[in-house]
Amino acid sequence: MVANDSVLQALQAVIDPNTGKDFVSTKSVKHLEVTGGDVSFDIELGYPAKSQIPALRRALIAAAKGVPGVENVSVNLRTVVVPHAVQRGVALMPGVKNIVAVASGKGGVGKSTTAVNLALALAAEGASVGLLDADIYGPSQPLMMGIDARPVSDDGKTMEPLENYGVQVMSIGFLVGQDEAMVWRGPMAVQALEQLLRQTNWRDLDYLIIDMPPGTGDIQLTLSQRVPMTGAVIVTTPQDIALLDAKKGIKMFEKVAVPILGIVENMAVHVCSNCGHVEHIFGQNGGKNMAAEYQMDYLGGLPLDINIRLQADNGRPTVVADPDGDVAMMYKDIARKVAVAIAGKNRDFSSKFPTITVSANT
Ligand SMILES: Nc1ncnc2c1ncn2[C@@H]1O[C@H](COP(=O)(O)OP(=O)(O)OP(=O)(O)O)[C@@H](O)[C@H]1O
Repeated sequence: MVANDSVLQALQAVIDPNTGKDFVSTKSVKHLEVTGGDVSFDIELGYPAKSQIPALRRALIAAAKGVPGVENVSVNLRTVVVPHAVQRGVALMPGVKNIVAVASGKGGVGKSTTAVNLALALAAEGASVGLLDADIYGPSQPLMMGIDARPVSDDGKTMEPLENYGVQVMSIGFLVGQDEAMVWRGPMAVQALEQLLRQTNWRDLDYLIIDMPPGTGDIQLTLSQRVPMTGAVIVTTPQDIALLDAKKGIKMFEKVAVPILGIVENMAVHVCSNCGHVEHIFGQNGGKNMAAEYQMDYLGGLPLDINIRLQADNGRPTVVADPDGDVAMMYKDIARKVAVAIAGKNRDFSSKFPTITVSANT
């Protein structure tokens, strides 16, 4: 007779490489059933991990089979992404569980390229993902996502997102000419971006990635206050670190109590396309040091690589153009860290509380 406890004890030896903890102590083991020599259980992950599931399943089965008396093991691993807490006083949006802002202290650091590859990497791992291009100064997502169309509205009030590579997309660039959006002043830009966000019929998203306008001005600050954000990812380049721009971005999110999920260092090293020689043009470890200084996670560094630009410009960003290549793996690794960081945050319980209505007793 095999005891449930013996199985659980054996499973504790399997460490989730993403969280560094075992599945039993994170309460990810569900529905454990032991009947004679047959063991079955589910593992519920809080983040998408399609590519890792076969290896995890093998490790869990091997661990359970190590218990004397166990003959057959059936494991079902699945991902359940839940909504997590956002800024106090800001309500979640229907159909969107977690919003992640991708921001930068200044323009041109590769924020949009990082945002699109992160969105595609999360989708590749099995999540339901949306991408909102809020970059009024250079909406590049239509080009990078290979979408040349206008959104349709069935009811005259809301718009359907466009879709490619399994990601739902809305961009300011679908609706207005670039020179038109560029000249918008603060309040007008915020209103337009909020409408773009809230009047899109996002369909059941685990994650909505927002490609923020670059910089830390009024528009960015107001959006970070009003949009229900689970967290922010800051994209920097080594020069950006030197100029303190990235630090301004960090301060902005701190001011509005949006947690920073980590820092991505872009164009950190140059890889020679002829000889493969790796060169740290702007010095080594800038991003890592900054992350340590601010007690934040360093999510990863991307090289300055001509293919990243060419693939994005051709409407097939690296994660779809070369999904098993080194660079795609770097984006996937960063995306996984982002999702795991989100899974570790407090859940949103706002919908669980009853609404209290105060009425006058006359
Ligand atoms: N790691 C990289 N290697 C090579 N080129 C890159 C890399 N990251 C981004 N680029 C290229 O650099 C340019 C700027 O990138 P991107 O548009 O993503 O920056 P951004 O920070 O979003 O800029 P903006 O502030 O204008 O929106 C683009 O042409 C892009 O293809």
